[in-house]
Amino acid sequence: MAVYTDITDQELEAFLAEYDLGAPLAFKGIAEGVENSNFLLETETGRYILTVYERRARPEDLPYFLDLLGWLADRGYPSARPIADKAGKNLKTLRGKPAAIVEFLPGLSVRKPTPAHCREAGEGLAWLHLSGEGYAGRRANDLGQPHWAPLFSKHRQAAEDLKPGLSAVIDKDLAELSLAWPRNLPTGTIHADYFPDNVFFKTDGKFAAAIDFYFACDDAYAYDVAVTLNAWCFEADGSFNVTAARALIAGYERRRPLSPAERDALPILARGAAIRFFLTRLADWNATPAGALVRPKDPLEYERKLAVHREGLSLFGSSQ
Ligand SMILES: Nc1ncnc2c1ncn2[C@@H]1O[C@H](COP(=O)(O)OP(=O)(O)O)[C@@H](O)[C@H]1O
Ligand SMILES: N[C@@H](CCOP(=O)(O)O)C(=O)O
Repeated sequence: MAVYTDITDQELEAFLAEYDLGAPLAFKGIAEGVENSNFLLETETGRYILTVYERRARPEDLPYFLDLLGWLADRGYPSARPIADKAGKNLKTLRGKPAAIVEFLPGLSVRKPTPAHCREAGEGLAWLHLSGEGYAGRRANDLGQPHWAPLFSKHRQAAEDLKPGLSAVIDKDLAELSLAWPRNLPTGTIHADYFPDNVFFKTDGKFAAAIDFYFACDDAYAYDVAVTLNAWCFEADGSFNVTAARALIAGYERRRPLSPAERDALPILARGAAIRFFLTRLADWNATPAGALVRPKDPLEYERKLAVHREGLSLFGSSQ
């Protein structure tokens, strides 16, 4: 579960006294998620999510994330608008840690996405990219391609412990990716963690909302598509579902057609995206003590995806 920080009733009441949200009616920790502590908060005025920022979120980045949520919501994108306190501040402190209240968004994520979900999710991603245009906040991708080799150098032994011989294979991946990495694709504000647990659907299966923008940054739009293909289009047996992938891309292109260069780059971007999540999972695997409340995500799931990408994805068939 992801509640690293407990909040007492007295602390909550004192915190809420700084807002115009009315008295609390219900407050409970949310088990899902791994990065931050999240609470479902119900007050006299409605439902909200209270987040206490932990772990990776750097305090200096939080205004970028919160302003982005507000920017997207102002443009009609279904993201959780931050709630300002009586003084107009949306970034606050609780238990000595940064904290914020955002709107509660209705909808449910899916554990096993179908191609129909992939289509909807793809369209939701393109909508996000278009809605982010003009956002003035800037944040370099601190988990982008230039950062992978330095990150891996700290966790080589963990890779060897997981699978003897793996560190040499990853070194080769990193070298090949560095040479082949596309550098001139259209860029903008991307989500960078658009996984099934961060996308909500309505009961009719239509896209409802996206949450968890705490890896958002400036990078290639097609890289965000590649992250999404990896997260949504692999089967439990490790095989890549090309039908789901084509549906995801078709959904994306309902709103934002990919250029030929973006399409051509998808296989190498997806290989890089697989390394990025392998590396952060590896780092977390190493850092999570046995018996911790949060179970780290399996790095080898992403190593298996990497192995698929080493063979090269054929996404569009021979006619395109
Ligand atoms: N705005 C929101 N509306 C409704 N539920 C939310 C919202 N934000 C977060 N949640 C719930 O909290 C869970 C964890 O949130 P998430 O941002 O993914 O956490 P973490 O950053 O720790 O991974 C989500 O799976 C979802 O159930
Ligand atoms: N999606 C990442 C981990 C980040 O978790 P989230 O719960 O914040 O989406 C992964 O799968 O490695």
